[in-house]
Amino acid sequence: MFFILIPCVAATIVATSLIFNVLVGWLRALEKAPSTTAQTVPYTIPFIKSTFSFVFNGPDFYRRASNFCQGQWPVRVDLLNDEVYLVQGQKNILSVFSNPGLTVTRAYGIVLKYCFGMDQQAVDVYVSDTSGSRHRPISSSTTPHNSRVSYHTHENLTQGLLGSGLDSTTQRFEAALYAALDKAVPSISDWKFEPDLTQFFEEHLGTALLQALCGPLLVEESPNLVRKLWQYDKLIMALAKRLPSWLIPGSYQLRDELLAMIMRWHKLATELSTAHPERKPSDQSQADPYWGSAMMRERNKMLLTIDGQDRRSVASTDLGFIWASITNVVPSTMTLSTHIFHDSTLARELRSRLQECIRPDTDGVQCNMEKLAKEPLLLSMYAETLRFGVQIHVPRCSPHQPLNLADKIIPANKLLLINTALAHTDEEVWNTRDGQYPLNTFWAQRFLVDPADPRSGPLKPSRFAKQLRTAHPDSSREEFSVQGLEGIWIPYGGGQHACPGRLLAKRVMLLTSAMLVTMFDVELLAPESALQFQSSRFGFGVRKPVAQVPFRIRRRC
Ligand code: HEM
Repeated sequence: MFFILIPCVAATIVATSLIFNVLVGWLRALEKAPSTTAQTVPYTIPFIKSTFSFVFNGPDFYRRASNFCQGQWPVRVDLLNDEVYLVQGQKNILSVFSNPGLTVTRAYGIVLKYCFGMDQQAVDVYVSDTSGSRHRPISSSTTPHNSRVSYHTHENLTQGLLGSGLDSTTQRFEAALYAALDKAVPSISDWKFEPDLTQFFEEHLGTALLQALCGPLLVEESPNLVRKLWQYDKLIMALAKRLPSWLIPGSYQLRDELLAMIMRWHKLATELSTAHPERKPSDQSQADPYWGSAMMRERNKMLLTIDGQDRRSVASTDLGFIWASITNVVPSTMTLSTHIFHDSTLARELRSRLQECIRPDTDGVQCNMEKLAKEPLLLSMYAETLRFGVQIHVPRCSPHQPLNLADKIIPANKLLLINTALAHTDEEVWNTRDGQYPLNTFWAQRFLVDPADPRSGPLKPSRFAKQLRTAHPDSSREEFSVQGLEGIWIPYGGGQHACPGRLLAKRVMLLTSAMLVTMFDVELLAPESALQFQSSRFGFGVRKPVAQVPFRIRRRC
């Protein structure tokens, strides 16, 4: 018996060690050949997966995803019946922005449907446009020319907002803003009390910008539009979460009211343009009396000729455009102004620095945009406002081929999202001056580079200061720079699909702050706690003050 046992035990030991060795070999092989599948953010409820936490608690979900992957982006997020991929990190972001094969239409189709009420037939045209927005379609795409909604829309926006239409839109905006502020605070030297800074900006800045873009007819015909747009902005997250109309009837009703206003404007502007062809401006740079700009007039004509679109769907597209044009730049400008007026030393310093750029004259104020756009402190505050406040998911999709990113494969036709807030709070790259200015706080001088101070500048350790010292060895002046921040500071997204309103948005923010600080004294009357900013539109917009900020305002000139 004993003799039989010995060979059995020996055989078992040999077999076990063989199996063990094979297993170890496999595991080593697996380690050597890393998986090309992105890691999935863990979830606890099988059927629901990550849906609730991703949709309803974005900031926390992103924090968790970031802790989970430890910088190994992209990660996969499993949702009820689909998956999305989160992409972060400078290298990945730059790779996505420079990839000519990626589109935005799949994401925009979803947003147009759920947020802006577009019907399915029209949405299908967006979702199935896989051709991209360049003149030459993406190579595997078979989208017919007349269904290339992304390309046609992009051409129109580029011309109107980045090309020949930019200067005239800026001039119309400047005039409309001055008129609005002049009317809001007419009397010289008496303080005027205002209960809410947010409301003040929404009403005056919002209306001025809408008039500059769409002309006076829209607001004259629907004087409630701007107020309703801000109410709708508060409800848009519920629509984005796809809650049904029986649960949020007010949101659906408000959206229908806004769509009806836009359709009325389209109808009237079309009729008046036809009745008065002589009033049509001769070139892009002039205002159109009914459509506001050549861009809006041409856009309407163009969208109506795209397959599957009708008057109602074009109203949805314009509601989306109006919402995108107003609801990020207005709160951002308010945040910038809040930081200026919160610190009287800063307000005084800025006022004196801006004397060369903006000065009162008999017709209002004379502003030199070129000089304004070179003022380092104002520029630093502008850039910091967007770093601090913009919390947008920038979407892309590779419609035809799987996408290879950081050795992971993202399958074709899946949505990938880059979040600006995560990029803007990356402790690895941003300078906090050893924790003195944490990334969840506003530091007006973060984007200023002092050649004599290696601890200055937005990045750590300050590569800029070194470069500046080499380029200008005798300079002692602080300079503003976003050099080296590609894929790190991304408030406007990037690449071919970067926000077409970015130049106008910058001008709006600089001009409005310069005008306010030159024309007015402003005292914020809110406690420090009200000057906190919340993320109720995480993924869809910018941070806003948590509470009402009462203030008093007095004219200086
Ligand atoms: C602070 C202000 C603004 C911020 C932070 C902002 C941000 C963004 C971002 C992140 C995107 C997506 C970009 C991408 O996919 O790479 C976008 C798209 C867009 N933005 Fe802005 N934006 C601002 C102001 C404006 C203004 C003033 C306008 C219009 C005058 C505008 C019009 C648009 C439009 C039409 C799109 C969609 C473009 C397309 O069809 O591809 N935005 N914006």
